[in-house]
Amino acid sequence: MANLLLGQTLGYSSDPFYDGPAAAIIERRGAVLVDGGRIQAVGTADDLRAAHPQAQVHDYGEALISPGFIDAHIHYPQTAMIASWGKRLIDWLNSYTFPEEMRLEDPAYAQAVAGTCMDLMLDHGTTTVASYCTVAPQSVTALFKAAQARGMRVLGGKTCMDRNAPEGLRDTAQSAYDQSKALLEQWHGRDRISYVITPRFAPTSTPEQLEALGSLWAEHPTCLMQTHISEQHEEIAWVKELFPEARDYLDVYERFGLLGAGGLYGHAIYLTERERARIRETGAALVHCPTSNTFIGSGLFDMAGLKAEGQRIGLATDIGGGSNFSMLRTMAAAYEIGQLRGTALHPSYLWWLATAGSAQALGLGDTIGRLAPGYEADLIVVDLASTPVIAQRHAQAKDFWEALFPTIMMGDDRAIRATWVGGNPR
Ligand SMILES: Nc1nc2[nH]cnc2c(=O)[nH]1
Ligand SMILES: [Zn+2]
Repeated sequence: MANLLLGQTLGYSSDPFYDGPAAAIIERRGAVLVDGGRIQAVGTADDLRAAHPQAQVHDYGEALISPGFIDAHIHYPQTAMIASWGKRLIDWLNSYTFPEEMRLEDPAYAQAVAGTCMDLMLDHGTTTVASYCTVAPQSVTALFKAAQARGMRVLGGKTCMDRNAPEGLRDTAQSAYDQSKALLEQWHGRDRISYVITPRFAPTSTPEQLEALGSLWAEHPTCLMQTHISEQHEEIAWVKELFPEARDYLDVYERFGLLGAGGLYGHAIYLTERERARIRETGAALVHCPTSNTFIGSGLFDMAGLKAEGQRIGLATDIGGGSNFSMLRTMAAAYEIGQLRGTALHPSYLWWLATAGSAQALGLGDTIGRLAPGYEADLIVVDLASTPVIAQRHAQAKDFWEALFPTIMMGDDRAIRATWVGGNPR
């Protein structure tokens, strides 16, 4: 049966960074018709009610109906060690991250963490994630099963590491290739699942492993490839030591066939001009992880400059380096980093990044992240007056963006009134 969701609707016709805030389509009394897991129609409440009198009506009043948030970079295995104190990247990985990731060797624990993480994501209005798993193949199975049980679109892959990680968290060039390939063949394209080839980052892979994964990607070009780049100065110096022949960090990936349009490069704070030009030329995507970048002390991503030169950019929490599951908190952090770099990012840019922008970065720009007929019906209903402080600020708003911005700056899971996943209410 068709469902008709009524409320205020926010969608986009194009990228507001390029076409201005007017790229947003706002309907004060809007409607979204959902049937068969997809959006069938978007319009005004009056029009769609008249055209579809049989549909079951869900009237959300003044609340905002939006595509669900899309988190383009998380580490679901780090759910239980979020908010670990006092370290920078390399020490943080060794002290907190690797010991916790080791625990997911146990399939029952992996299944429990994956379930907890996916439930937390949905609580926060995030309907799709691109996640790293651990080196253990069973951690990938756990993620895909957890997403499948909840009807979620998900992307993920086995994290490959064959050096500079503890015994028990290392594979080899050959086993990384073999296990990734087996998982990919089993899961890629099944239900709403996409496999992502996942070398963790240059320091934890030998040249042989990077080469093996580059070959695997060439053999399976419909898969994305995700990794990290240029997050902290110490990390960049270490990459230079480990790969002295490479021109720069990006060149390490390029040499081994790990640069291309389906590449997702997390953090990307300290890119050189050459790297930026090469990423732009190849059509690869960058993923901004603002709460992680402040929490681990990494630095200030150049959103305005990178968008101005035409880069494709998604937004992400980077759980558990990131300090919150909420894409609202993540938008707020992106805004604050923009301010520290001298550019106030318009609320329309921030919302776009968390929905259509992340979808585009994940190569899913024609599937999820937009309110348009044919798109998968992953929707959220957002209360724009979810706490007393937000409500009193919202009451003063003179236009739509002023009404939305307090929720971006101060909202969290309390603002998520309803979540629809694949056309079904949660
Ligand atoms: N933030 C973050 N950066 C990384 N670089 C390599 N691995 C990681 C990780 O797990 N988190
Ligand atoms: Zn990460």
